[in-house]
Amino acid sequence: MAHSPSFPQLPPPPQALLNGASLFLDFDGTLTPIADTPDGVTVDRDLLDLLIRLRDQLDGRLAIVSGRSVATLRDLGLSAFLLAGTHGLEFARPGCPVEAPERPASIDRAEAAFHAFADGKPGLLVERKSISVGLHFRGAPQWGEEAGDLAADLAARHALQLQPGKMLFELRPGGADKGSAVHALMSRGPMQDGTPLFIGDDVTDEEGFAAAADLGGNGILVGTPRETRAGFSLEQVAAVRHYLRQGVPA
Ligand SMILES: O=P(O)(O)OC[C@H]1O[C@H](O[C@H]2O[C@H](CO)[C@@H](O)[C@H](O)[C@H]2O)[C@H](O)[C@@H](O)[C@@H]1O
Repeated sequence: MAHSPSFPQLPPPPQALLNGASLFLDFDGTLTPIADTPDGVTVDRDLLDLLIRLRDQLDGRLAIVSGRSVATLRDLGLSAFLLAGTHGLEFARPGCPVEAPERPASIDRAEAAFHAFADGKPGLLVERKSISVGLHFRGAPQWGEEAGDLAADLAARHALQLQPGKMLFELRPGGADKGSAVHALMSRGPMQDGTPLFIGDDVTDEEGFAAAADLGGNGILVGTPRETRAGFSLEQVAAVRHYLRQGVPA
């Protein structure tokens, strides 16, 4: 894998970090490889078994913290886990209803503007989510700059939070991020009994790394080196799964 010359490769995480951890796991790009489209991703049996064994090993101290909505995470087969969706705006415990704000009308207006922009531009994809909306340009990277300008303009006009992602611009209500999700989950329930360890790949995971560090824990950046609050790194999804697998008895 090519590394940016400007940022040093962080060391791999020691296995001991998992002992006593409250484990916060990003989903896309961390537990599953990036796919061409949002619905090109699945949770395979191996991954599900691994997460269940880890959760049990950690006495329930495992949460998935994603930009996806809780509903989508559940549809993907992750209902058995503590979930924080839409970049920290939604929460759900297994078997319980989702705690989330109302979908604001401004998101519908932004979604309509995204559709108007994407219309007639093959490869652009509008992802409707519970309380947010994404404009994906992985299938048409030539539109990335204009998509970003549009998203920034809509964010300013409708007082929404612009969340850049991987070949993606999302708009969502403000007031939360993955860092606030870590703080919220560390203040109640099983997660409060461990040391936070946040594993993620995307820029939206930086707030999660920062919150974990502020609470005396650690972060593991997945992928290419960059400026980060994480203290350790793993190169790719396969390395994450290998690392996690070492943390549970076979
Ligand atoms: O916080 P995450 O769990 O990492 O979710 C971030 C976004 O992930 C998804 O988009 C990304 O993954 C897609 C599938 O691999 C890929 O096609 C896309 O280019 C990526 O940006 C998801 O669709 C978003 O809703 C999440 O916010």
